[in-house]
Amino acid sequence: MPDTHADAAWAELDRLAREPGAGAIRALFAADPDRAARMTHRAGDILLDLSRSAVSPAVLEALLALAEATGAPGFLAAMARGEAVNATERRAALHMALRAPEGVRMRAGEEDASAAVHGTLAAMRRFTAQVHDGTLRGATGARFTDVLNIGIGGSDLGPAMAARALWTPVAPMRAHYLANVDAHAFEEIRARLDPARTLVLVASKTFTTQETMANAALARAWLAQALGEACAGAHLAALSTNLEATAAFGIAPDRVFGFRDWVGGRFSMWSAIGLSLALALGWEAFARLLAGARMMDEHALTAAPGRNLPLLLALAEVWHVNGLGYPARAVLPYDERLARFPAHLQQLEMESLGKAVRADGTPAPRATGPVVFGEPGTNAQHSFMQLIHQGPRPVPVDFILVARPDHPHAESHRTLLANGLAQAEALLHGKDAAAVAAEMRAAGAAEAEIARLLPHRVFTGDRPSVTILLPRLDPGTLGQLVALYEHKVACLGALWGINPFDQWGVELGKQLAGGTLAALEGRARAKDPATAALVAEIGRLAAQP
Ligand SMILES: O=P(O)(O)OC[C@H]1O[C@H](O)[C@H](O)[C@@H](O)[C@@H]1O
Repeated sequence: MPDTHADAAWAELDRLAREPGAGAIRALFAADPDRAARMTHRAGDILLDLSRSAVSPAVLEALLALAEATGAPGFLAAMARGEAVNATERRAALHMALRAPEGVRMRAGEEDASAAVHGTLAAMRRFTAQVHDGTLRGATGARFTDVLNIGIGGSDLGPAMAARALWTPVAPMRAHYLANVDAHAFEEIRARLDPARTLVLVASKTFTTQETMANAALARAWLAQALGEACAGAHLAALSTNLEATAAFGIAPDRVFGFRDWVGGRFSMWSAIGLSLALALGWEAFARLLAGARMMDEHALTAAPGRNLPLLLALAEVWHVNGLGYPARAVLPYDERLARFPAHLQQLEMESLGKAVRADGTPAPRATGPVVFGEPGTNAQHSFMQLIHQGPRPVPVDFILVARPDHPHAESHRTLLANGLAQAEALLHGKDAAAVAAEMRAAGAAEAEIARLLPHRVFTGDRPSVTILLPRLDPGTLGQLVALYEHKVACLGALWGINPFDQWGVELGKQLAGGTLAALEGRARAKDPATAALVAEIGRLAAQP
């Protein structure tokens, strides 16, 4: 359906993108000495500095017009009202209900979503307390010290990321995450675990995911072998929407923590899928995580567009992707505890926005989700940052900095932050030929040598980044940070007109895996000639002593 309002907004952005110097950033600082302050916004504990993005005041105005024309803020409101914003699957996307306090009632269509959420939270809380106080123990009478979450994708990445970010040695339990169907992962994890003290959570929204079911079977066999068949059940619990399948797997109903289909996998760490976090970190920490996300929900739903952090982050992405044609973005948390945050964002953003068809079924006329990748700083500086500084096209960066560490090594922390801040500066300012030549001359280089190396040592600059600053990393600030990106994704869905809540693209490989398994087992011949040849070679190599 043509939307002239949105078309006009896109046309204005296209016009601005054709203007000379559209991607220049240093010029924006030169034109406005207050740019850093003007482009810095706060919500809750989060500071978002967009000044080093390539968004100029004129571009911002056009982007805000686009937001209005595409109804991006209204889309968040429709989500909160429990409308079927996931149009292809005719479902709500009501992860906001998972962290809404009891007084705030939310509905998914006809269903009282809040009642379901708070019922599950109460059950999770009881279960967590019973495990921690020893009321619930393993089959031998030993207390549970370790929780093993078996799940993949959204049933793994969020909790694994948050456990890595928030776990400390004084936490009540240790958490382990098994995702890959590669049994090397299982073997590596079980070597660290005592089955008598391990609680296994089978985490799967559908409870049909091949990898998770395979790993759950391995874990149950491991428990049965160590403790006896009848005892394995005492060590198992399930986190799922599919109660029939959990029963068929043999998990007692009081060990099943449910959620609804209006919770998307990549938005599910706040649901029963987060039980490993409650167990490992304690209920208080889990509750603070939810409260942090709730704080960001309230901000996203109420802040004016020009001050709305998730919307502004989304708009900067639109400019970088659509205006300037930058096809990728890097995420660099300068905090080792956030090592799995880029992996979580990879699923959150690319599974949500990696689509070329709009929600109404028509082809998306513009680029949509960029490639998202990342690593913690400073490690990334010694890895892919070369390409980001001097590669053929800019790759915008999200720098995530944490002001106060939770260790006593102040000097290390200053070094860490100095590096993060310096990277953003280097990307912006670059280094021109005159500066390179002067530096080389000062170091005594001959003119011929300067001429030879000059092209290699010049940095163009004007490479965009945004900086997110947290006062410290704790459950509350992590909840805010994750929800910030969740809402950014939803805003981008609205801006691009695509459904950010489905993921049909992951189906084809799953379907074909059945056929390739038959080929590997010699029950059928692979249809694809390249697969058939590789299957034959795998058979030959596997048969070798
Ligand atoms: O939780 P599950 O149903 O096991 O699904 C696990 C994951 O696999 C699917 O293929 C989807 O790509 C993910 O969105 C999902 O989180």
